[in-house]
Amino acid sequence: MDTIVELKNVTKVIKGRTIIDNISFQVNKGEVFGFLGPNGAGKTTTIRMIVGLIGITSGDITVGGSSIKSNFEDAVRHIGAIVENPEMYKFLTGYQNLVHYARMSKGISKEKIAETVELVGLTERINDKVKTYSLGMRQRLGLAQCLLHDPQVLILDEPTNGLDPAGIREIRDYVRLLAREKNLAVIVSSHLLSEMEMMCDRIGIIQNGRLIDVQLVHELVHGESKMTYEMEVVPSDKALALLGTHYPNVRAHRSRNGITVELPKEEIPNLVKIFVKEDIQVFAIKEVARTLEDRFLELTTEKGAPSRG
Ligand SMILES: Nc1ncnc2c1ncn2[C@@H]1O[C@H](COP(=O)(O)OP(=O)(O)OP(=O)(O)O)[C@@H](O)[C@H]1O
Repeated sequence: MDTIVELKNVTKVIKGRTIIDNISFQVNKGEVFGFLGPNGAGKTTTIRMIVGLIGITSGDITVGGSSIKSNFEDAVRHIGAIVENPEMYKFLTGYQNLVHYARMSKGISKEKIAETVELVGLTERINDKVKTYSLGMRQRLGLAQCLLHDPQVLILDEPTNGLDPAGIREIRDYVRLLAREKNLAVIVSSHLLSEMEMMCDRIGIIQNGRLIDVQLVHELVHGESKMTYEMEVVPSDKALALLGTHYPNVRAHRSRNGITVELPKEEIPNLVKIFVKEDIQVFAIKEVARTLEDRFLELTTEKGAPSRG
């Protein structure tokens, strides 16, 4: 795996309060890494440290092997970021905005601008004034702007905020395309679970300034090899008690028609045998699809740090 961004024991204290508490993770080339957490969890603060907008209290962040602390210029050279709303001149065209931006960072050719515009799908509208653009198009122009200097890492803080479903889908598709075709590492933050599930390869969950889990989206949704089953059984309280005896570490609760239990699939026949032997009637067993939201709620209630208020 080709690591491009690495956070090592990063802590941020602001006015005596620990906002970010000893966070470590890595992001690889070609992957979309989602930074997921509720409002106030510390996503923006972490991103601001990665792009060098604020300092790190302790720990370090490297980008392309260069420390943001001791080798700032080398580190940020690799980064393209939209942290606050991208600066745009509304009365200029998209193209004029890009030319203006290109002048500030040397060595960007007209060909490079055209190629980037094409990449974000704005070729047809690039000569229109930005004030006529939809929010989604402005976001894509912002993307083009931060891609002009060929970064290896793209960082987008809540990129779909305020977009309608079509705009969200557009940004999602472009983010995936950039990771796949340009081998970019993309870090996106969001508090929207469903969006992260569709956009990312891996997700880090942050709560109260602590990173409580980093997992592949697939694993996060399915959680190891366990599945959730709804079992229509009578009587359900006896079934639940038996489960507790035979599988003390298994998560189970009573549901509308019986019980809901989280077990590896291969344990189901054994469980049915136990139930039948104890005169419990088994009417149906149904596999329940788990969403990232289910998993997120489990994780944040299992391991979450108490709120610091
Ligand atoms: N400069 C600052 N001074 C004091 N507190 C701060 C400062 N910056 C951030 N915080 C606090 O740190 C915590 C994390 O904020 P941050 O903006 O990083 O969260 P977030 O996960 O990005 O949330 P949101 O989704 O609302 O943007 C919040 O409680 C916030 O009030």
